[in-house]
Amino acid sequence: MSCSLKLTNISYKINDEYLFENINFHLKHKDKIAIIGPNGVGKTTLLKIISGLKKAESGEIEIFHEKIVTEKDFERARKKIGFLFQNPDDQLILPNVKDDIAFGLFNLGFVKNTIQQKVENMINKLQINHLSNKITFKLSGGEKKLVALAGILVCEPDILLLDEPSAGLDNKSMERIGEIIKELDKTVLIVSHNLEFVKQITSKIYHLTQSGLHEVKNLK
Ligand SMILES: Nc1ncnc2c1ncn2[C@@H]1O[C@H](COP(=O)(O)OP(=O)(O)OP(=O)(O)O)[C@@H](O)[C@H]1O
Repeated sequence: MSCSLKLTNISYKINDEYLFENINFHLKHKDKIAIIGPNGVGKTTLLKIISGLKKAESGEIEIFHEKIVTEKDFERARKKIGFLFQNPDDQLILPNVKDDIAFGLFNLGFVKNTIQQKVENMINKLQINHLSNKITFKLSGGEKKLVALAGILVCEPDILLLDEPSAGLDNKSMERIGEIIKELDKTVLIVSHNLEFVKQITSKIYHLTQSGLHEVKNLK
């Protein structure tokens, strides 16, 4: 089986108490799944563990069939992962919107002309032309979310970890983003409180509890 991401018995503790225990799941190539659950249950923590920003208490992570153990392994794996943070203020770095969207491409070593072309294409795709010459830090919450998402998508990562991608978006933006994510030929893991939104996009939805991930069945 072609597997993009596999978690085996992942557990995480805060102050000697388990936040969650024995998380097991795998994402096949180009699978799109969602994780839902109440505030504070550990959804963001799980995404951070997958991307190496937090360390699990125990368990095993495999990305594209490679065991990810050391910081070096995570560094390599992170090049294949695009992580949209819950709070776009944690993601946006540069004061100009276009420069911010281009930042990841610069880091990946693309040449200037290619970067400009890719950034323009992404701005058109997300229909955020009206934001492209604005000051990043003065944007509204929803606008920041769109710009942060543009900066992730433009790098075309193999695995997308999207933490609350629809939060703060108006219906029109939410619909557009939903369609874009749905059309992506990538592996996508979405954390969300918006069940209606993820139902349109994902093939499976899991509920995170302290005792693990449980598939939500009979979604209509
Ligand atoms: N650095 C930290 N130190 C101590 N506790 C933390 C830290 N970061 C997160 N937590 C705690 O871990 C728990 C899980 O947080 P997390 O952000 O993963 O939850 P979540 O399921 O994503 O919640 P939400 O739906 O509200 O975004 C929370 O109780 C939070 O207070």
